[in-house]
Amino acid sequence: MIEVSGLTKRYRQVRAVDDLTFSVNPGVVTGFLGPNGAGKSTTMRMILGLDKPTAGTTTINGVPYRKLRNPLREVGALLDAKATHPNRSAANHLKWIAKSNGLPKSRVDEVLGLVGLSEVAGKKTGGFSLGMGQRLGLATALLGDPGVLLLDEPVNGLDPEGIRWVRDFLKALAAEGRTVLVSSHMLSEMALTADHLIVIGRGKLVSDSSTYEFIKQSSRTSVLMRTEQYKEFTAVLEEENISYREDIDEEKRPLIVIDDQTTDFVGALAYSTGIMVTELTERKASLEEAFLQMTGHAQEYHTGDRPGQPEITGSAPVPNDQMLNEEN
Ligand SMILES: Nc1ncnc2c1ncn2[C@@H]1O[C@H](COP(=O)(O)OP(=O)(O)OP(=O)(O)O)[C@@H](O)[C@H]1O
Repeated sequence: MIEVSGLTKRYRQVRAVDDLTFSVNPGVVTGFLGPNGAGKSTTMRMILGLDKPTAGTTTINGVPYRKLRNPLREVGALLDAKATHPNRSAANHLKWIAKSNGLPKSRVDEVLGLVGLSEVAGKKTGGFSLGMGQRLGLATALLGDPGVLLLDEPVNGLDPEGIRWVRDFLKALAAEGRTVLVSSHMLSEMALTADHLIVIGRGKLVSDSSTYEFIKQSSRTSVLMRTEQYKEFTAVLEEENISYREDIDEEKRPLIVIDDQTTDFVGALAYSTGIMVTELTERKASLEEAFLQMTGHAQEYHTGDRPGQPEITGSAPVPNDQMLNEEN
């Protein structure tokens, strides 16, 4: 089990992590989700004792990382899969880590088998593809057969087959009763992998719930309506205190968009007020849209702020204020 309490990390003006409190339980895959720059890596580094918190505490099985007697036997981590010596073979890389941590050499072949790298065990890691590098990173994390795993974006850059392999692998590890915390900036990926989601934006907790609950709460349904009696119907909506937005369709015809209502309701309202409806459609926000809505206020970067980082756009209004633990 991982416990994080009041965790804060400040870098000069930036509050990279801001008063985070959450627990990660064994037996399920827990997704650690947030846009780029949200503070996921910094949080993981603090859990692993690699960065010192400005405030707050983190423990693994009740003990701060630095006080664990056999850290590799308790916690496995994948932070940067490229952190290998390019001229060293996969097996030698693992043997070196096993030896320096007092782990049995026999475990090297076991973990290479677990991640499907037995056949390339003697090959230099410098020639490994991204997917092979990620597998080796997982093998390294599993060397001490730990009960707790922390993996930072393990599917980043992988092809669909590699992503599926990592997903199934993580689920199997959790099913063995391990605590698995895996970070990602993509809700669509986490929705398929994680049972539970801890969502952060700008260092703050946005949501801590089951994946099912998060998706249910954040998915927004809108009704799109077209009518020749546009002015009359918007007057009805205003009279009934129902908020709406104006939009246009592909043919540039005016549309009325009503959030969080059903077509049944809008259709009945139009009928009861004598409005002729020419189109009535329900639109569900995609998972990614929903996620961006929830963390939209919390996004850190725009194009140009940090070279090489993809832009996260979409700062639509936050649907559920209670879920966004933010000041702005
Ligand atoms: N060593 C550092 N010095 C100064 N600022 C830092 C440092 N490390 C992280 N930050 C800042 O802390 C914030 C959180 O960064 P972090 O890397 O933890 O986010 P992340 O969610 O892991 O994002 P990504 O997916 O892009 O890695 C960012 O504003 C980042 O610029």
